[in-house]
Amino acid sequence: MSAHILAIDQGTTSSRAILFDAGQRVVAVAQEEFEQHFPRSGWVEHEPEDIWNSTLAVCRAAIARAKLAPRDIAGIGITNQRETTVVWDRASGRAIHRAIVWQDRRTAETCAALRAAGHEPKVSGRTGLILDPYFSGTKIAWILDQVPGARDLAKQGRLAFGTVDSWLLWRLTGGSHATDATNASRTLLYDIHRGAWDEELLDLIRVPRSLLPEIKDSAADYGSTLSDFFGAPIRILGIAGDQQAAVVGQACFKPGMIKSTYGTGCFALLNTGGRAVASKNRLLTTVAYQLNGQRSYALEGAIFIAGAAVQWLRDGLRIIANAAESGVLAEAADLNQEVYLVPAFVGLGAPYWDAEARGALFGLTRSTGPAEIARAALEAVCYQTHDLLEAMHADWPEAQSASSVLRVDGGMVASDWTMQCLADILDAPVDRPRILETTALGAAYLAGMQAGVYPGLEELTRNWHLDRRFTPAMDEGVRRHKLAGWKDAVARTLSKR
Ligand SMILES: Nc1ncnc2c1ncn2[C@@H]1O[C@H](COP(=O)(O)OP(=O)(O)O)[C@@H](O)[C@H]1O
Ligand SMILES: O=P(O)(O)OC[C@H](O)CO
Repeated sequence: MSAHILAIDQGTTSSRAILFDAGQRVVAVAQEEFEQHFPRSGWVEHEPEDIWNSTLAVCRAAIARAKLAPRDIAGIGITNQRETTVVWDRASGRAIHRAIVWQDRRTAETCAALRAAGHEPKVSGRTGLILDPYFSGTKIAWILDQVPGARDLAKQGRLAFGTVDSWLLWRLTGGSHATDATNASRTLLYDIHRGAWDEELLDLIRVPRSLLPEIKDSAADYGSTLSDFFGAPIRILGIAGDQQAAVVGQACFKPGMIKSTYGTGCFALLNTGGRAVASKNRLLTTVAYQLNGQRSYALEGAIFIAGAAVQWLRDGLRIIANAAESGVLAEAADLNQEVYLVPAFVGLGAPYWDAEARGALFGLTRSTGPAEIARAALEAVCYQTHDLLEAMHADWPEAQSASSVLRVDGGMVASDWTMQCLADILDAPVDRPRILETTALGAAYLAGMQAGVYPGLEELTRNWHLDRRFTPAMDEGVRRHKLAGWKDAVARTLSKR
């Protein structure tokens, strides 16, 4: 048996499978996009069978590409888009509704009612989250309320809930129903301090206990795949939500280390070690990973629109032909024009949490053109990261000294222009690693450690290599002026002023 690890990275827009060898090097990759469903304004759904079929297809393709047999693969690690909610019938294994995606805002009113009834302090105190439709709990209740007969079936114990990791695990193993602590910590139903489902929150959000999966460590024995899928069983040995897996893949194991991932959205996580730090600035407290029963925590800032703003330049405004052109245009922008884009296309995430806000452009003149708008879109990602880090430093003053460097990954960090802008706006170095597949790498690390074919965290830290460091070069006066302009633009965009 050779020591390859198969990482499944099931993301918002595509499913990917990446095979790593014993030295944690990528040997094969396969990727498949699947359809996004937008049945109403603010609603986003995935077909659970699409998630499953695309995942199975990419796993098979990656194994075939690497010319490996199942016995060559010591384990599978699963990492996934978080919060996205699937409810299925235990007997048939079929979902009873489409998956409700993390971006979906349909339960905004339910969350507002819970907030108005004064429940937020208790919910936040236990889960580390805020009452926002982003998280799974109210999405589960919505499915149970809206699908005819679902509440009765749930009472009879005939339904199962899972985030995407659990859904895939159930299908791969033919009926194991489990999740890991990082995914559980995104449901609004899990007490991050006790490490258990919370009966009182289950009652409050109206989710029967019988639906929920068992919660395990992020590196654990989750069962084996059915032989039919790959010709022989392969053990599933790791699970983590994609942003937490990136923390592991970026080797941010020490308290104070921060990683920020720039894909569709942007998610910055600050490792706070064994301490679950409660945010006073509307950040989330979340489980970074759980190993050997020990939870490490993170403060998280979630921005819903990062690379998605670049997609809007391409597909909405049609001012660029591909994502890379955004940097070229931004470089050519007139520096005298102070144009700000607040990309609140689906409301604003941390630290504002304004579900009703919508995007706005400020500072337009007759000479504003595509270059200035492209520049504003890329700068907005940097300003928003600044807001998150400012909140993190306020919540956890140790971070000020400890986290002087930001480790970045995700599709958007290919843009040198954006990364330099980020370093300038943060007034801090930005480190881009050589391996940008950090999410998949993190899942592989978890499974590889559990399989005993990869070393422990300390040794894996040495596997992190710098591709390029971006160092700040902006005049402090200019930086402060630009940040003041951004704060003003956000204030004018918020729905409740
Ligand atoms: N050179 C680039 N400059 C700016 N944005 C880019 C560049 N390359 C990719 N992107 C953006 O990165 C995003 C894709 O990143 P990825 O990590 O694959 O996202 P996800 O996992 O959320 O689907 C897209 O939104 C795309 O617009
Ligand atoms: O699938 P991604 O990479 O856009 O990540 C989605 C996040 O997990 C949502 O919380």
